[in-house]
This record gives sequence, structure tokens and C-alpha cells, in this order.
Amino acid sequence: QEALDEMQQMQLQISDGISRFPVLSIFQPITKRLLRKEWALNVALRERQKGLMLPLIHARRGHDGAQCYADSLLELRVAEEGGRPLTDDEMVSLCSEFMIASTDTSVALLEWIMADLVNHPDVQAKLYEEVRGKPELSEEELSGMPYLKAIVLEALRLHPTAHLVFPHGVQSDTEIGGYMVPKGVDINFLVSDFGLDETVWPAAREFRPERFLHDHGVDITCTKEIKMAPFGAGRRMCPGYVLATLHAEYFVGSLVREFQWLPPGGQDTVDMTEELAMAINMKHPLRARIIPRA
Ligand code: HEM
Repeated sequence: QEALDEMQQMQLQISDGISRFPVLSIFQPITKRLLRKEWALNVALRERQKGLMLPLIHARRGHDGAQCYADSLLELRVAEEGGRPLTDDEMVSLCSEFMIASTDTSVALLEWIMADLVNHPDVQAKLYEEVRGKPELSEEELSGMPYLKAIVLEALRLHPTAHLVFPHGVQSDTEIGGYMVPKGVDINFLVSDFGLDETVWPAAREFRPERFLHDHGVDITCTKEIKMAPFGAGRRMCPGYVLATLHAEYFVGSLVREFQWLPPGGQDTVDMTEELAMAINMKHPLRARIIPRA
């Protein structure tokens, strides 16, 4: 348990460092000299991370039973580089990325959805009608809950917890929107804007889950068309998107089934101002009055 607590603290510091000092990852020869103190802190943090993670990863060698993420990293061979295994550094980075990419985003999304439901009691009441009397919320039950699914999609459209994706490398000269983009450059996309485009989404800034009841065709993987891209697109698209939506549906459904969510005393609504951290968080974390359902 102690190791897990330390890991949590360390990962929080790492994601905090990435969002506060993004400059450290560009022009490294210069930033290394200019921001010596921050560099030294980062290097020490990385060593601590390796010290904690590597024994856990290597302890999986020869392990029987259910497979975990570390097992797949130990088994992976890099075909383009003579079939070599991953280095310790690569495995630590991938485990760290996996933890940060999955937790901050999922927690932020849940908070945004609950805040939307506090501000829209009519939507919350309609959702309650759908989830009441469903004690399990199994995957099968969730698949028959269109309003809950619509709420999660609407929150992903309005509050994608990543505004940008990871930089994507251009592999051949190409044309995007009339601009020539040469091979070898990095490009990024402001995916948050896609969901706010008024020509695609009428009343785009309003929380209206009903729009997804009438338009079942939104392609969240962006393979056929791009109307919103909360999980990115293409070969680097979020590999956890199915799990992420399932978690959001399960937790939102359960929290509304068990409790009524109201604004805190003295307030009519909660403040939806955004704050840029590793994910896009609520600037003022959600405070709500929570009343157990009878
Ligand atoms: C609401 C929850 C989530 C959101 C909004 C989200 C969003 C994203 C986005 C926008 C990207 C970048 C995609 C791109 O560059 O095109 C990404 C990458 C990634 N996500 Fe998620 N994600 C979520 C949950 C998860 C979960 C639950 C997992 C794991 C179980 C996960 C694992 C990853 C990983 C490993 C990457 C990096 C993929 C790569 O480097 O190729 N994410 N995610």
C-alpha cells in the first residue's frame, strides 16, 4: 500500500510538472541550461519513478494467470529494430503515460458530467427515470440506456478533457484544408473546437443530450467523418475510449440512481469555468448538495 501511495503522489507531481512546464519538452539543449532547477527536479523524479516501477514490472516475468499491461510490454518486440525488446526506460514511460492518460481524463469527465446534471435538474430527473430500479448497471443494462449514453456523449462534446491531442507526425507531403503540410513536421488539432462548431451542432454551447437521441450516427472514432473528436483520431486515437465511456456511464448512472444532486446552499448553479491542467479540469471543483434517494 505504501508503494501505491508513493506512486500516486509521484504520478501527480509528474502530471503537474508536464502541465506547468511544457516548455521543458521542447528545445531541450536550451531549456536544460536555462531552467536548471526544474531539470534537476525532473531528473530526480524520473529516477524515483524508475525505482518504484521497475521492480513491479520485472516481478511480472514468468507470471502465470491473467495478463496485465506490464506483461504485454515485457512480451513486445520492436519489429522495425531487429525484434529487440523494450528498454526499461520505454516500459516506465509507457506505464506512466497509461496511468496519466487514463485517470486524469476519466475523473475530469465524471466531474463535468455531474456538474452538468446539477445545473440541469430536468436532465437529471429524466436520467433518474431511466436508471431507477436497476441495481447492477451491468454492461448489458447500460447498452439499453439511450439517455445515459446521450448525456455522456454530450459531455464529451462540450467538455472534451483534452483540448489538443498528442502531436502527430506527418509521414508524407499532404494537403489539409488547402494548406500544404510537408513530410516530417509535427501537427496538432484543437479537437475541443470541433464539438463547438455551430454549423454542425446547433446551440453548440448548450447542454442538450437530446441531440444524441435524434442523431445516433455520431462517429466517435472519426473513421467516417469528424464531428467531434474527444478521443483523437487515426492510429494514435485513445485506445481506452470504450472503457472510458463505459466507466462514465456506470458511475454517472450509479451516482444518480443513489443520490439527488443539487447546487450547494445559497447557489442556483455551479460555476463551469475551465482550468488547464493535465486534463481540462473544473476551475472550482464541484461542490454539490447530495441527498440520498428514498
Ligand atoms: C474520458 C476519458 C478519456 C479521454 C477524454 C481520453 C482522450 C485521449 C486523447 C485525446 C488522446 C490522444 C489521441 C490522439 O493523439 O489522437 C488519448 C491517448 C491515450 N489514451 Fe485516452 N482518454 C480517456 C481515457 C483513457 C483510458 C481509460 C485509457 C486506458 C485505459 C486511456 C489510454 C490512453 C493512452 C495509452 C493514450 C496514448 C495513445 C498513444 O500514445 O498512441 N485513455 N486519450
